[in-house]
Amino acid sequence: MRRSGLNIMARLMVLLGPLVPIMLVTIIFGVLGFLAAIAIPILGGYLLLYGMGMDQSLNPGLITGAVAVCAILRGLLRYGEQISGHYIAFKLLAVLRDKVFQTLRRLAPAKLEGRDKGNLIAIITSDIELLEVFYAHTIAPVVIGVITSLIMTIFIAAYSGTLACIAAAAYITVGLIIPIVTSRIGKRQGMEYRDSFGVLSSYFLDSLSGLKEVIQYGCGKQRLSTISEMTHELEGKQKSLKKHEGVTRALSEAAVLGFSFVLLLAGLHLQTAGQISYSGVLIPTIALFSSFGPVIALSQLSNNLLQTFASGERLLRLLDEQETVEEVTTGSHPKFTGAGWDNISFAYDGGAVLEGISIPVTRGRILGITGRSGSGKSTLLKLLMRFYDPQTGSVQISGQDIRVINTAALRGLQSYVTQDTFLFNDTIEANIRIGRADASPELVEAAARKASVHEFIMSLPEGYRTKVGELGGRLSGGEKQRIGLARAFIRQSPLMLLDEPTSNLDGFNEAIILKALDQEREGRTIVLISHRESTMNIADEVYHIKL
Ligand SMILES: Nc1ncnc2c1ncn2[C@@H]1O[C@H](COP(=O)(O)OP(=O)(O)OP(=O)(O)O)[C@@H](O)[C@H]1O
Repeated sequence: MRRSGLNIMARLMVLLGPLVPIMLVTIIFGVLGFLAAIAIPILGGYLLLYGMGMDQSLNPGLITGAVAVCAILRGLLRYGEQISGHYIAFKLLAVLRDKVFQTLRRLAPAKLEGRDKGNLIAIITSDIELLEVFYAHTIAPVVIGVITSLIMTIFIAAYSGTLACIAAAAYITVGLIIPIVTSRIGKRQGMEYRDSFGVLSSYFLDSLSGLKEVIQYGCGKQRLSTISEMTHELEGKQKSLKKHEGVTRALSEAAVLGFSFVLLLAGLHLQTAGQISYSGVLIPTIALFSSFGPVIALSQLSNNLLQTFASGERLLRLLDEQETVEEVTTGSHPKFTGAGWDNISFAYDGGAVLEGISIPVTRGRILGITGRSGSGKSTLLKLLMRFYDPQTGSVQISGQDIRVINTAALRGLQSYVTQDTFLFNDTIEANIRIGRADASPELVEAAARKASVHEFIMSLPEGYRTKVGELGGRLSGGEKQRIGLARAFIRQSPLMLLDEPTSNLDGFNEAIILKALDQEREGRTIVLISHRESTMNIADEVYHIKL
């Protein structure tokens, strides 16, 4: 569902919250600043009237002094407006980033398992950045534009009601009608541009992640040509946005000249009819012509707004996204007495994966799960960790549906090892300690020994203190996997979930790890997925999933 510009704006405004007083300061500075700027040519007009001998009641010295004061005030007020406006904007960007990260925490892990990481990165980086336009260059200018135009209309009305009506029509046309009409036409373009940008980021990120495959299979040229095609398309979209921007600008400038001319003609007509004096023509004409600044700012803002609204919409869509699984912050903290899948059926968006599966997990035993690739083995573990909830049936731990168990308590009961372990750019020791933050160095070493990785770590330049990043990606799949196992061993959680934990290991290391697992079975329950018969041999019972 596409939101309206007003709706997006209202939602983004709500986020302003406690910064409203500072926004008021920005608006006051802005209005006074514009009035000081407009006053300069008007005062010039009065000097002209005095010079031409048409109004000798004026005091030229006072007027010249007032011009100087207005000029200085203009600078100071503009500075104050900019500084307070940008303070709000950057403060809010920090708040928004925080909100996005909180949302990602809420939506993870299901959201991060998906394929649109490039899109997420675009939202976190450029979309949020673009909202600066809204907070620093939209809200205050709109209010400043309205107030300044009102004051100027009242000022002109002091000379003539008719001229004031023309001025009001001019402000409304330039500041409201033109921006609304042109932004309606260009809104789709703004959205399309941001979307294409997201698609290109995703594709680019994908190509970088798969660089080895790209080189190995020689598809660099094809990837590059797709990237240039996408860039080309993006350029086209940007061009049409720019064209739109040009037309908007031309329209508003034509309107400014047109209305000033109409006001002048109307003024002359009224003067000929004897309804106003010569100063009644001159001062309102100068006043109108020099007071379009704030409303012109509004018509130009609509061009940036197209992209800003598109960014705002993408951000709000993410913030509003419903999590696949809601975190349980209250809930029970059971002691582990066993687990199981009870007549569960589960489908991802793409279609059914598991149907009517019931498998008990008995405490203190090793349950092996086999099945063809894609039959849903890893999905079973993800259901047990509550990355997703099954559509029917229930996943249970200690006889309770895991939907009623406190999520943090649930995580505390489990450890999880996959085929590819992610290592953070930190020391090896810190990477193992992720399993248990308060573990002593002795415990870290004991876990590494169990995972058959201690000797390898000791061969590194700084042993356990070696930074993973400094190894420049030289860790093999098997070494990483063993560090992942050490993490799981150190956690000492009652339920270990192992998804192909030996897939990258040679027979020797596999044997050491299986022995360690066998010794771990005391007080521990293990769910083990493997295609390897040698690994499966340690399972007490094996469940085979049929497709
Ligand atoms: N996040 C996801 N969104 C949509 N479909 C998914 C997702 N993750 C997995 N699938 C699909 O669900 C099915 C089961 O996947 P799963 O990873 O559980 O299989 P598996 O038995 O562990 O396979 P393998 O032995 O190859 O690891 C597959 O068809 C897979 O494409």
